[in-house]
Amino acid sequence: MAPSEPMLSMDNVSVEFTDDGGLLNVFGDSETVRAVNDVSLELGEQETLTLIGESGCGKSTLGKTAIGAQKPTSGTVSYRGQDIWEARNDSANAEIPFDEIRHSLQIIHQDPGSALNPNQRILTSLMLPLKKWYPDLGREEREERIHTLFERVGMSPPSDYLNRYPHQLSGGETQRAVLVRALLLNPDLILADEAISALDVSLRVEMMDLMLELQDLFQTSYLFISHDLSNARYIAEKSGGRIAVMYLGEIVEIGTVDEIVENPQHPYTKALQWATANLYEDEDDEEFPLRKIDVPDPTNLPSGCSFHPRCPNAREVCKRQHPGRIHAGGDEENYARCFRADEHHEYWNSPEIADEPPVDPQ
Ligand SMILES: Nc1ncnc2c1ncn2[C@@H]1O[C@H](COP(=O)(O)OP(=O)(O)OP(=O)(O)O)[C@@H](O)[C@H]1O
Repeated sequence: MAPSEPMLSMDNVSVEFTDDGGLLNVFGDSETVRAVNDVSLELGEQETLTLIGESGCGKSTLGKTAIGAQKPTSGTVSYRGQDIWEARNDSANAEIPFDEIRHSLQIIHQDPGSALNPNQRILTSLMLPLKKWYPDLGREEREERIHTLFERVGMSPPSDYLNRYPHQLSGGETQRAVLVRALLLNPDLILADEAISALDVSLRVEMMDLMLELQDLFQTSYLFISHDLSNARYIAEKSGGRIAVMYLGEIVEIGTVDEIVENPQHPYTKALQWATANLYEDEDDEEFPLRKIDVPDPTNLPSGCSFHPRCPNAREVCKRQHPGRIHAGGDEENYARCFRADEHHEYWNSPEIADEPPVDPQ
């Protein structure tokens, strides 16, 4: 790996799904969803990035593509400079074998139980991956590693938990066991896909704290996926990480907590903030921040800026021009895809969209 090579990089990645309607589609029509649209992203060592956005915007697809579980339709995903799909297709000639990449990029799901075999005791489920990836470790050493980590995540005495079956653990305990399972492999990146959403509110902060504490110990990067801006803020604030806002497959804004929560540039980020009760401080400002409530059909994306049909600030230019990455100041890596972030853009002289007045959500 070159010294400046990021741990993970995605370059102009798009992912499309084509639905041909199956056997009942007598007309042979097919529809294509562009779940991820031209995303470029880098993740460094021990970095934390939280992806937020409403349901269906492409968070999970982007996350799975980042860890090599979903093939991009176009663009490349590289781990330490090695194209993941080249390694997968031709492991013999890859500088980093695909097995090593797979082992370095782990996932924790919203439903942690799905990662554990319901018919196996927790200990067996945790021993198997260790045996596979670290065949030189003896049984005792493997057990010792698992016990140490169980103590570390507060599941003590470990044998009490390790001898149980998954259904005998609570949701929070299962999520910890799955976190231990991922960490045992010493991954460079953990994709946490809505990993705390199913937990009771009281346990969420505890789980986020635990994951961030263990980040220092294991020097792991995290890609958190959440639909909740207040969780994203908590994680980004504690870790000093960034937040990326997704809308219809694109990252429309990315930045630090100060940029995304305190001073959002994109009207969609502002709408997410408005919808998050404890983040919206201007109580006198009742104005609904969307022109339309409904999300456009992802198989037929709007022209220009894909947010323009819902955007309260949209002008004519937004219908025809697609906004690039506009750096609103701060870190070079951070940007908003909105003309309003560029004070010299022709947007400011463009007429407002007259035909579709903003709607009242009532
Ligand atoms: N395997 C698939 N086949 C067809 N379409 C898919 C597939 N996976 C995802 N999609 C579509 O891609 C788009 C993005 O889905 P994705 O699950 O990535 O979004 P998301 O933001 O993670 O949503 P959620 O928060 O509800 O999980 C959606 O329109 C979804 O229906």
